[in-house]
Amino acid sequence: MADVSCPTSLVSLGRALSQPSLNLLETNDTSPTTSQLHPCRRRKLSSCSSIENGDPVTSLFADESRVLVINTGGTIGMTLHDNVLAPKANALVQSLRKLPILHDELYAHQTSMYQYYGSENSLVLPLNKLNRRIIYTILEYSPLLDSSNMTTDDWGRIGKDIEKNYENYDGFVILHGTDTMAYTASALSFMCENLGKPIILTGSQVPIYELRNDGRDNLLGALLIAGQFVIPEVCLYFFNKLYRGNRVTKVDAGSFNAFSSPNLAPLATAEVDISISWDTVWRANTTAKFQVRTELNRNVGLLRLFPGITASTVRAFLQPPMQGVVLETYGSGNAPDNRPDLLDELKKATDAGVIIMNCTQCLRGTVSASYATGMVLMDAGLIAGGDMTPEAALSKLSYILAKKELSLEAKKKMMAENLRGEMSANLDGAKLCLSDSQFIQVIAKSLSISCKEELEAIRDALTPPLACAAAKIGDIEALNALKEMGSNLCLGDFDGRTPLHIAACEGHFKLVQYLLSNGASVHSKDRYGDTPLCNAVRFRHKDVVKLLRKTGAHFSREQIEEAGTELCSLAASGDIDGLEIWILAGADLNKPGYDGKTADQVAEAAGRKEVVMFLVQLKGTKSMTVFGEFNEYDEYDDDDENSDTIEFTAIPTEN
Ligand SMILES: NC(=O)C[C@H](N)C(=O)O
Repeated sequence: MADVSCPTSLVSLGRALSQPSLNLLETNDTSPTTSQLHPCRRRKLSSCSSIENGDPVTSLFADESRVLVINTGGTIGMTLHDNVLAPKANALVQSLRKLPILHDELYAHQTSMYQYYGSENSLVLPLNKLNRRIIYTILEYSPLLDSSNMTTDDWGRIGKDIEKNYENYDGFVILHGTDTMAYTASALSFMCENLGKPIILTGSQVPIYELRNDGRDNLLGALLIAGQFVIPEVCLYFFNKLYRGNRVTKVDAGSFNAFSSPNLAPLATAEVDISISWDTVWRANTTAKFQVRTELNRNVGLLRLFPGITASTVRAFLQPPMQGVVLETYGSGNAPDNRPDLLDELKKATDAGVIIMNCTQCLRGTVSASYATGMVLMDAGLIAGGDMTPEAALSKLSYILAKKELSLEAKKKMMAENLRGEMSANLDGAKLCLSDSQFIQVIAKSLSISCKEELEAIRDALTPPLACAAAKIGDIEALNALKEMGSNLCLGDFDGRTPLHIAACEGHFKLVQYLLSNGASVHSKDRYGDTPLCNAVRFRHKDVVKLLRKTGAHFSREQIEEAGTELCSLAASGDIDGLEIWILAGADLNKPGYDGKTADQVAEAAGRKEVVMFLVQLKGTKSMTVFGEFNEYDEYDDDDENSDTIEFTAIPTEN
């Protein structure tokens, strides 16, 4: 463990702080060439296609964000038919369009928004406190379902739609019935691997069409969070609270406060302000790209113990094709230890390869082996489910059992591990408490501060700029020290610039790797709308660009459109190096510049033969037109992430 009071860390941080800040560096630097200007800063309307093609465009302006709303059904969009509630198709968009808190028609008209987004199903929220516009597009499923009718196939459909639209939106909201929302949220949390953007499920207890309802608030809250915060989790938003999706359970059929997350505090609360508990937010900690696993195993089940349950009931339940069972036990994971008949059935099943998870029937608390009645279940081969909800344990089984590439042992091991924050970590390795940090304590003392909240406020104010300063000089040790103080290395400074932005600017490859493995998000935008990828391109750090792309970083559709002009300008000036890096970052060689000419046409007109040859050769590889996919040469040296070369075939240069 690094010592936060260690002079090395502080000296190096001090050194970094004494250097001109990055902000100054960016603005005072010798004026950037056209190729260094980020396309975000040059706003331009461009043509578009519609959501129906699965191909919507990104934001009109840099201060807009885009959210895809997938409407699967549920009470939120139901009306009465023959005195019972049922989903009403094709009604939600028209209805929302008439609600000023959920749609600003004036803005939509002034900006020709419908034309631009090419979808009648796009709506825009009024300007929010942070001066941000959230444009949301509704994708309505047919048929709309009461969530009691949903199956694993519906989860797969949602997953696929998110995957298909992932790069075109900043966040996703899923409108869903409340009855099985906790199951869907849990399942999606496992199916979405290496998630980097928010996916928020919400719905309501009373239809949005009724005078008094909870649908409007729930939808608005979910949109505001999905459109403004990079919370890379599958969440559930209900009654002013944002929960981790795999921690919730429906607890009340007749209250607006329908959900509870008994073993984990909310990720955010929407009171006077929306306050995010960043320390609680789960992060993928990976350099792997987002993907959705839609294969799920349906041979799983929930079995609740009750006094007097017969061995034959248990035997019948555990028969093939059953492969995974969540046994809901008493208290802290207990079952009768005076029932050898029952225990025998459980043991026979685990010996035959059925994975049985031990989860408690209690709403709150965890499974532990503190009683003899709990120990017998361990002996029978059950796996302790910790404080997982039965919903989470069941969908985790379904997800893991579908991984054909894994052995039974590997599957069991994964079931006991915390994959998506669904269970509380073992407290043995608990992180340092804030008050253990001498550095913060010294500052707190000089400011006569002692209470925990004030200490935390100091830590949160100080650590983002310190972390950015450490990132500037590539000091992983200092970042580690900050991390061990309990600091969140993903938070941005006063300009929303995160340590990852800084490391990308500086080209500190190892540091970028470290940050990505510690939860940094490739999708974070600073106040200018720049992502770490934009920064790495601007300062031409190829290896960093490649690593960020591998982790799922991408240009927005608008940036792709505008990159045409950038490529033309690079081609005109014979800047092959610049062209390489833009293409590596995802720019499309076939996109024309502002005058309709493509980069190769411009190079030809400017007599840049070497550029023409370079581009012709590149265009020869089919990969160049792919948007949101790896270019072919990204994959050439996938294992050699630190390599400084790109495997273009040698190109003769002539003058
Ligand atoms: N409040 C609701 O949404 C309940 C409804 N039966 C559903 O789950 O679809």
